[in-house]
Amino acid sequence: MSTPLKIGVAGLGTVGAGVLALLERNAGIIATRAGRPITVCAVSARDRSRDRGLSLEGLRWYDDASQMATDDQIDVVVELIGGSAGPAKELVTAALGQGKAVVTANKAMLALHGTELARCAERNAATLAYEAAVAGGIPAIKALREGLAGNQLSRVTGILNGTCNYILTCMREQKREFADVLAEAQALGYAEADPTFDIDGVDAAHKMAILAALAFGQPVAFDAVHVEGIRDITATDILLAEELGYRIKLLGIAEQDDAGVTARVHPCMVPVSHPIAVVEGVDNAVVAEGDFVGRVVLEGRGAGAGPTASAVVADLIDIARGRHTPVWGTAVSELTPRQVLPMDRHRGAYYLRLMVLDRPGVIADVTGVLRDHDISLESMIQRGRSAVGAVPVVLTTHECREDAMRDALTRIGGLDAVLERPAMIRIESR
Ligand SMILES: NC(=O)c1ccc[n+]([C@@H]2O[C@H](COP(=O)([O-])OP(=O)(O)OC[C@H]3O[C@@H](n4cnc5c(N)ncnc54)[C@H](O)[C@@H]3O)[C@@H](O)[C@H]2O)c1
Ligand SMILES: N[C@@H](CCO)C(=O)O
Ligand code: NA
Repeated sequence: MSTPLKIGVAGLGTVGAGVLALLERNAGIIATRAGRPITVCAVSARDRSRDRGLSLEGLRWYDDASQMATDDQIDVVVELIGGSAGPAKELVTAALGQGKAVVTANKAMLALHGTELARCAERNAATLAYEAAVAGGIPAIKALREGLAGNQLSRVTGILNGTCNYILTCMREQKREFADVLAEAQALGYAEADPTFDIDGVDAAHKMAILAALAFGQPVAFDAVHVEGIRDITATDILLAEELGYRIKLLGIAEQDDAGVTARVHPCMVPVSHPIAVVEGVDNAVVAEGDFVGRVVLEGRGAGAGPTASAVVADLIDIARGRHTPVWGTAVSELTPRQVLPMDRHRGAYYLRLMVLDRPGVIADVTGVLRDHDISLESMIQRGRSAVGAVPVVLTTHECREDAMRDALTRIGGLDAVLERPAMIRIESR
């Protein structure tokens, strides 16, 4: 039997426990595919005595995870602690510094320090693998970095946060409240330690920064991603979207053209006929567009113990086989910073929902503001009458510029007859 690949696992929460369970259950096929067994030798977590339903017998325990980096018996450190800095980054930096391969699921760390960590990996001729960091079990990193490597990619789109997709799906299908569904997503192990990262779009933006770096050969630039989450999405908008033939999804979108690149994460109305509209529950999707391949659509489970462990183990098998690809697909010195186009220059169609007083002239005032900003209407729906005289009015527009739309919304929100801050959701039909 060949020499086993010996690993240390730091973090035994949802993902860490999933990795140990997968390695045990599928040990036979993994050894065959890896050409040698993959053996867990050491572990680290915050609480040694916690019952995780796993036997840790025979494994070395580290109270201080960073000490794994100097353990001669460990070939690969698997970092599943989380957090963009602190113990996770200390461990990864120390392990790479020792020339050890690292596998991580930590998108926050990669989005904020990915270029620095890649440099560290290169300097020490070490592998840094992170398939689990983006879109859970979907092999999105492998697809962009290896499978589509011959293409010039113009666009990568995705549903990149399982928690948000789960929440939006349950709100639509079961007419449930946001808060209830969030608690359920947390109980299922989908949410981040701080779930505001999920619902405010930050987690999806971390993943978008990673995908944009891989797709466009640029250094990871989290600060360049425009981020909005799903907090303001109401059951009314979800219902109205359905009537208009759309589903509301939190999308990540990165595009490049001659002028530069854009990367953004925000709720979108997507036509129900689009493949991404029917990606529901905890599923994620990644859609890449290349000059020779055309459009490639990948779909699968984006969070949870099983799918994430599947991605971690795929990276371990690559390492066991000696397959090595530069962290960002090219050497760090080949990454080229690109001009980032501001969101103000975005062009698209918009859905607007206004609560207005039901009296003559209101619609004329609203459409007058849109006319002044050169924004033309696609459709308008006014819904019933309420006892208090307020009615929802829904407008969809043709393509216009984001800065014009924002100015128009400020003016519309200031009209006497408009009772609440207008709701605005971008329509993505591509
Ligand atoms: N849960 C998912 O679906 C999912 C999917 C993809 C990626 N991720 C990422 O995987 C990582 C882990 O996520 P999780 O959901 O398993 O989190 P978790 O909170 O369930 O587990 C974290 C583990 O790290 C341990 N830990 C905390 N501080 C430590 C320290 N200083 N030293 C050693 N261990 C320490 C905790 O004891 C716990 O066992 C995060 O980076 C997360 O973003 C999670
Ligand atoms: N919290 C993340 C985990 C997977 O990265 C999600 O919900 O998608
Ligand atoms: Na993945």
